[in-house]
Amino acid sequence: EEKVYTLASVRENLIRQEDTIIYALIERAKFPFNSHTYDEKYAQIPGFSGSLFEFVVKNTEDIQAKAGRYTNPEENPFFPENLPPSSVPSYPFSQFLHPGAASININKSILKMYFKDLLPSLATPGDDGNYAETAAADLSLMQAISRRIHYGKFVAEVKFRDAPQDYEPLIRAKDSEGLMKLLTFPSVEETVTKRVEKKATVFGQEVSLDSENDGIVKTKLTPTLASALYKNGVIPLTKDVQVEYLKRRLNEGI
Ligand SMILES: C=C(O[C@@H]1C=C(C(=O)O)C=C[C@H]1O)C(=O)O
Repeated sequence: EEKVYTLASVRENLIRQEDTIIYALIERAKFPFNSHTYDEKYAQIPGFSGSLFEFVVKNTEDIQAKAGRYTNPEENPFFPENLPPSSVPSYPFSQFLHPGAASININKSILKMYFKDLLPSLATPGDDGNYAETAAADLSLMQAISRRIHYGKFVAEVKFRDAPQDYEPLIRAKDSEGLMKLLTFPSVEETVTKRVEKKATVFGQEVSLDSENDGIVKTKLTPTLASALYKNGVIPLTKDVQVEYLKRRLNEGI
């Protein structure tokens, strides 16, 4: 069935994606930092040069590519180089986006943000040997963040269709700053950030049937960590995707 995209529906979708990101944050926070996961010298995997993390990510993306994951315009691989084509029947995903959308993949910036800003504050120091699970938890979290950020393509298309007369002159003038200003809604961003912090508090609570523990709230995730991720990482990168998308919006073909 043909999906209908409106500003309200894409915002609903982003709200549901918050849940996925917060659960994935909680799952990664379950493990300590586990630095061997990221250490090329530690791994020594026969026939593979790279860390255990890269091994898990590249091989998982390989199998998910064969299973059709990247035929969905909402999905973008972290290592698109040398991925195999889908081996499964194709699904008629909606052709809502301009074809230029396919050339936008900012996962390299997301990887940088993940290792520089997020992981050091999310994972407690330590090593419990669960490197394969740690890498899998990293990938689930990175994929959830990436999907949310690249969803900016859909947000931008909706905004463009709602007001082409406002966007077209800025696109023609290649005015990135003007586009950024036009697509920005500070009050929405503030609501998103606050809701994310609240969700992190609620989803991260220890649940106990022991009435003695009532009122003592232990949390699995520092709520401000989730809101800071949104404020400093997720929201700015979603807006970068929107600007990149709009800059291509009037191109013929791709
Ligand atoms: C995604 C949107 O565009 C911008 C980015 C936002 C975000 O990433 O949460 C929120 C508001 C806007 O400034 C939107 O308008 O909903």
